[in-house]
Amino acid sequence: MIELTHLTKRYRDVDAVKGLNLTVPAGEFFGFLGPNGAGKTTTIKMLVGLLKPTSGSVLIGGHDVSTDPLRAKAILGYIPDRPFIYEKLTGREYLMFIAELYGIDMKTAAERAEEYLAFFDLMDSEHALIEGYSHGMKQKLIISGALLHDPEVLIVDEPMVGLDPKGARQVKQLFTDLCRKGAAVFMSTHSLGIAQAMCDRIGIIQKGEVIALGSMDALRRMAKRDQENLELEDIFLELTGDTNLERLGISMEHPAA
Ligand SMILES: Nc1ncnc2c1ncn2[C@@H]1O[C@H](COP(=O)(O)OP(=O)(O)OP(=O)(O)O)[C@@H](O)[C@H]1O
Repeated sequence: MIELTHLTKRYRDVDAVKGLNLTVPAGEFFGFLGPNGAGKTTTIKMLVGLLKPTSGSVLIGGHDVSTDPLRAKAILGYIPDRPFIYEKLTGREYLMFIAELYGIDMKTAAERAEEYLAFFDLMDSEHALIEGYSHGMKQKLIISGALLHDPEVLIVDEPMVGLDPKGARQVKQLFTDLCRKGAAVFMSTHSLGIAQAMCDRIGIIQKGEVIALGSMDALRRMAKRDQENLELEDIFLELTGDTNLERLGISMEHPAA
């Protein structure tokens, strides 16, 4: 469903991503972790077609993001870490606008917009301009917009930032439901607790290269410490060879219950 082949990005004198090979099948929840500057956002921007790879390719549902971008993007949902949103629209207008871009018929669009606005408790503000929304409210709207067309592939960069515990729980539920319906979810996060709780497989990237890939059990074996209770935090430290989580920009906060 998502297929990266020898994916490489070089910025002038920085090799940000070095020959990444990775496949995320339909129905898998994949977690992408790594220290600050490891190459996560660069990878994600290439996945969604915002950045041209120096070499290598990205296939989304079999469609090459570089050569067949419209087909690839039609089945893709993307939630960026620093979202852009049209502040002069109302919440409902924004969702209807996004629905139109994806070619969803207006009746279905109105029903889905209503479902998401109600799910996220945004009905009281649906006719207010987005510029008056809080950060968390904007985040919920962006997530709703990314899910409106029922994407087959969801790419998410740090989704829980700015959400309160209830919002974070709702978002986790939406992502998990989408995955159960058969979508491939690719999520970058600094929260090891969230990755451990939600992801079927985890990839750890460091200096542009994947240094570990697999289920929690597989990662425990790679860290050569296959105690059942070994947490992702221990594995991450063992594999990245660093001992200071703060320096790595990693949080072990546990996902909101
Ligand atoms: N536009 C750019 N021009 C030059 N170098 C860049 C650019 N964007 C990123 N880089 C470099 O590429 C490398 C990977 O950066 P990237 O933002 O992909 O890392 P990241 O894993 O997302 O980091 P973080 O967790 O801090 O967000 C870093 O060395 C960064 O300095």
